[in-house]
Amino acid sequence: MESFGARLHRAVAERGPLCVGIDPHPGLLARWGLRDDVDGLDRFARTAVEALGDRIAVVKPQSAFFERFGARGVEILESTIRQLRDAGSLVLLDVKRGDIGSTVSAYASAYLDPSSPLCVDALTASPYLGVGSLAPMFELAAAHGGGVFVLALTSNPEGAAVQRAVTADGRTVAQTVIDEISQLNRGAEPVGSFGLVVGATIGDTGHDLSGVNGPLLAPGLGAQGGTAADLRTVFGASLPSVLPSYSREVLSAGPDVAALRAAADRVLADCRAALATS
Ligand SMILES: O=c1ccn([C@@H]2O[C@H](COP(=O)(O)O)[C@@H](O)[C@H]2O)c(=O)[nH]1
Repeated sequence: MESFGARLHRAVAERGPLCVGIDPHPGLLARWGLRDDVDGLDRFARTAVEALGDRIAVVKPQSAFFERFGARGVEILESTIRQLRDAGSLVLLDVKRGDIGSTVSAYASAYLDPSSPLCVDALTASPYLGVGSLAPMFELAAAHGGGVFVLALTSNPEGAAVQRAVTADGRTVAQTVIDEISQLNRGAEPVGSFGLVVGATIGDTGHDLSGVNGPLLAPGLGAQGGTAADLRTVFGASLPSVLPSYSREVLSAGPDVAALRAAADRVLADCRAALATS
């Protein structure tokens, strides 16, 4: 079975280094001329799949915008995941799960067991109950060729107070997360299946990402103010591992499918240029 790291490596080689989020914000539904209800959500998601699913390496549905419609929203999320996988994109579900280990097992079954209707290629996870508590996710991911992206240095300004706090051994909280994920990826080829989330907005924080040997998801581009040019400052020598991620910047070009594709092509060209200078 091919690992998530290998599948991601191939997808990026074929389609380019880009993740596009499906974030059906109420404001975007209105901008697309859709109602803020399940039918509007369904139309939005289907259009995004049509525009992106056959050309973008990784598509990242934001679970919260589906969950807010309850069971019918989750049904649309399931269908969106299926459609994206059929179209050939890797699906990274942005759901930021984390809990005590025994409950993390259930989250792992929900998102990484191939028999689950919500099974995706990878999900985002929160390490604030301890990276070790996420072990059941790492184990199930490894067993089924899935991936996990763990929050390290998030793009929002509030994250720094927690993530850059210094622990007893002198490392920041974020550096301990980075180091634990680096251990999990040690020796993996062509790249490990366990990624980190590091925002494009954070500037040069002095964290050492050199041993991660896994993908670095970089949200915060576009709507949050980060630019492709900022990636060099944030990631330095780790630029080749970066997977830039945009949601509103691309989605605001919709609902026209050609316009969505053009917006994705534009940000991909920016990212290729920024990453090529490494
Ligand atoms: O540090 C983080 C982690 C996750 N996100 C998520 O990414 C998208 C960003 O959307 P934009 O429209 O491109 O701002 C959104 O789903 C966040 O929940 C993040 O922004 N920062």
